[in-house]
Amino acid sequence: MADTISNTGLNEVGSVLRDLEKYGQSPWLDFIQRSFTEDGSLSKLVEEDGLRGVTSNPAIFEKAIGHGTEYDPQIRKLLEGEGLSPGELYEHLAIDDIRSACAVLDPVFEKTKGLDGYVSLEVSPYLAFDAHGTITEARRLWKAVGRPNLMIKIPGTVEGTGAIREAIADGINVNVTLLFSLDAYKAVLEAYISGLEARVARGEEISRISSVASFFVSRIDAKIDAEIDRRVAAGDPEAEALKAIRGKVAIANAKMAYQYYLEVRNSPRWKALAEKGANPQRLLWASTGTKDKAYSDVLYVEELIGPETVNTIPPATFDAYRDHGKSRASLTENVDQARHVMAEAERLGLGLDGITAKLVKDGCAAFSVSFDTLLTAVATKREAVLGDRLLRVSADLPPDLRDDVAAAEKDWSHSGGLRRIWKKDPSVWTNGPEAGWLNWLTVVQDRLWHIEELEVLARDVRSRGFKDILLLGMGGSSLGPEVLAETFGKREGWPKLHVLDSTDPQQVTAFEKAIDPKNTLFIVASKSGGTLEPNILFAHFWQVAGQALGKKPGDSFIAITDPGSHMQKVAEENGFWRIFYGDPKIGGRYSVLSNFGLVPAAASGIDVRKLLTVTRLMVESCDGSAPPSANPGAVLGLILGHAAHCFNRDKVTILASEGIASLGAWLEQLIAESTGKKGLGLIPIDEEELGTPDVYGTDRVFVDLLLGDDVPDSRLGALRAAGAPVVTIRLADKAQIGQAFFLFEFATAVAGAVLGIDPFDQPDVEFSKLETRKLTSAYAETGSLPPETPFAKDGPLSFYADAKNTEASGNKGDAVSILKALFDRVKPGDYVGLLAYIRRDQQTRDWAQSVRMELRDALKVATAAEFGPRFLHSTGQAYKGGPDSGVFLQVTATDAADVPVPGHGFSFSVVKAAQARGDFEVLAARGRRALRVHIDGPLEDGLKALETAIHKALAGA
Ligand SMILES: O=C(CO)[C@@H](O)[C@H](O)[C@H](O)[C@H](O)COP(=O)(O)O
Ligand SMILES: O=C[C@H](O)COP(=O)(O)O
Repeated sequence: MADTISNTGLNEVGSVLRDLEKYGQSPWLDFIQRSFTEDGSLSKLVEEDGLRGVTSNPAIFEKAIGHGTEYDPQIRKLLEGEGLSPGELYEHLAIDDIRSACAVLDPVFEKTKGLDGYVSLEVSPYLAFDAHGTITEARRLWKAVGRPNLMIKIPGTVEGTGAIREAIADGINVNVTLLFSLDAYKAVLEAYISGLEARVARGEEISRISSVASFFVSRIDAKIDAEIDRRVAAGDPEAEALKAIRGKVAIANAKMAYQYYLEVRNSPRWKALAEKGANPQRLLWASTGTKDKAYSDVLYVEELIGPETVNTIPPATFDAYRDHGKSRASLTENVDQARHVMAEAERLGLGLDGITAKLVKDGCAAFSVSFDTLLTAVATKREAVLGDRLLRVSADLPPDLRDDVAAAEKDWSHSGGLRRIWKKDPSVWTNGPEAGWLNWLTVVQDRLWHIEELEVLARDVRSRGFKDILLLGMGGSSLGPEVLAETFGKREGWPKLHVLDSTDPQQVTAFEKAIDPKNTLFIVASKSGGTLEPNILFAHFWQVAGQALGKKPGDSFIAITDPGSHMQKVAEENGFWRIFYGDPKIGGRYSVLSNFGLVPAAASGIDVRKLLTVTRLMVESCDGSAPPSANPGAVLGLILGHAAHCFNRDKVTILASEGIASLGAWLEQLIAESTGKKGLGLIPIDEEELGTPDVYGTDRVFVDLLLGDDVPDSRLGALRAAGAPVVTIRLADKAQIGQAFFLFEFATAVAGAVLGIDPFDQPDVEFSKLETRKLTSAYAETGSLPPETPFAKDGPLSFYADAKNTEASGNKGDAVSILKALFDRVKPGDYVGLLAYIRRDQQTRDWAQSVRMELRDALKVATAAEFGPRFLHSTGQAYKGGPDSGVFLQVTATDAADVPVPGHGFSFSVVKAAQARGDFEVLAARGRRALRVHIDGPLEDGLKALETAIHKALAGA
């Protein structure tokens, strides 16, 4: 069957199609395409064949837009502007096509005084079973197209029927589609009439409202005939009777619908409306292309001709009818025979009710598939046009994972999972409180709407001449700003952004020394406002700044916090320069694109408008209208989720180009804190150097973050060859860091759904915070932390653990054997976490890195090198709440110098000790394999002794 209409006979005068009009039937065309409208072909049909309307559906648009290059110039043009999601892009193209066709049909509309001349646009097929969604979309599209000769197509499902009534009552022209059964048609006609009555009751005009009920024909025969053929082939005793109605049921069914139409048309109820100017809802025959080649190719036109009806004819059938169609008043012919055919179908048990019900379901599903295909094509074209303006995600997966992800994409497509995420439907996850944590989805646009606030701040900060900015915060309130500070570096003419997220007194002092408090802007960032660290860091630096300035330093302080928090109160009471608010519907680790990331970014001279505008492209790429396989966030999330859930590849190993390396620490928090709970989760492994395949188990997924033209580490090739999944994410430039933020946020939400957990809570982080509070409060009351005794001591190293872990250590009293016993407990697929509560600087980071690499190479398991207390607000969640595959060596040390916390009865050193002990207690309570080693004396000596002991333990392990 031709996809486009041929020119055959177009020049003939007096086209046969014009005969239909004589019998009261309007021929419409079941087809739309830009070139067809633009090159005059459509108007030719109007002029020469008496064409009186056009219908479109998702399958028709899929054919028009989804293939070829016809729409590419407009796609390119549209994307030059602010950017659009695949769904918005499709809608622009479709609406333009519909409007152009409306213009071609305008003269018909005028001439027939609104009887004909309509062009139909269908609501999204995804909404077929969603009454509220359908009416909302119908109203939106009606307004967006803004043409009186538009008809909005709404499926005649139970849910659609409710929406039809409302749409009619609103004054929207409706084409009811996907009607197969008489009962559904009756319900739809009732909806039309009662919609009109509602308008009359409100004293509103009804004479300009037009509606058709699209009764699908040939699909019924296709189904019934197949059943007849099956039964005849199986030797059914009623074979002859079955054969007698083959190819007749669809037409008989349509004739019955028409009889019902006539009945209602003559009812007093209708006449009352007609007197007020109501137009009857005409029956429109759809699906009128012949499917069975054994039948006439114009069967479903010739046999259904009657007054006040429409036939929307597909192109090939249109051509065929022009060529050899014969018109007669067939619709009211042999009505009794039609009734007999229907009775026979019933008697023979052909189950018409079941078949029509299935046809509705299948029809909706088929349109959804077409729409998915169309949106995938649009998304792919969009990506190609945007090119380097978007970061790229590509994946090299082993066949089993690849197949599994492909199947998951299909499942998500069927279940509409991505659209449900955007609709904030918590059933995507656990049906828990997730809906209250999803404003990160829309925060980019929201912040762009309020961009002036940030730009004013930037100008003010610059004009005040600050040299430094010191941000005090933890986890979600510090890691995002840290990535921005490290990625973009100090901007010429702007203050340098420092991020302090430690309670280590040496580190606090080091930061204090790095700034000039007289010329520093302090940003205290805490969503909850109650987190211990930012509060005590504030207390300290408030004093430092006050002493330096010789006055209350409120003017040098900014707070970023959620409205109504304790921190807001502190800021107000102390006369802070500015207070910026977070969105309480965004959790800390999802807050980087809210004020928590943007305020420090703007203050340090990062062009936040540009950052957000670039990021918005990724938000649109991950939109619910982008089907799973064409949605980068979904693809990434499904890979990570399925790798962990179905293949035990739960160690997300992050590799990154130097220019964006700091992203890893932010990712750690996002991934671990979101997914690591209920014994499940993904374990991020950051900054571990790449090795040869023999140092890895089968528990890894590698995520390679590349910047610009950076080439991937050549060792990845060998890992790929060994079957390891590798996902590559290439940022064209640093300005795309925001795209990476959003991409991973979305992917993590999807991975969380795959795991079946709530990705937005952090129960174990909260628990650790509580444990720490208990200890610091006890200290404030008693002047000391509860006493504790090491179970072994060896030189500068003392070992602590709970009873179970002490027993497992063998306790031979020496460091090497204790450590060896710990490492002996490591199994394939586990990971080892080094949790160091010491100052974090280059020297200690190098130490931790060297130790973790030795552990990785010796034990052949994933390793993490973390610093406390910062990881408590990050990976700490997964270490405690995630899978029981972690083996932890906590390192604490007696601080060489301490710093008191003003106004509190404790010091930073005490807080850090309490945090380490609280952390260990929770690990132990969760039954984790763990050991704490405490260093006395100079830190460097202790670290060296520990490294040597670890080395020896591994040599003997
Ligand atoms: O519903 C209308 C018109 O209202 C049509 O566009 C309708 O969708 C089409 O006729 C059918 O989808 C075509 O059906 P088929 O030939 O694929 O069975
Ligand atoms: O990730 C969040 C940290 O636990 C800090 O929380 P906060 O922003 O409420 O102080």
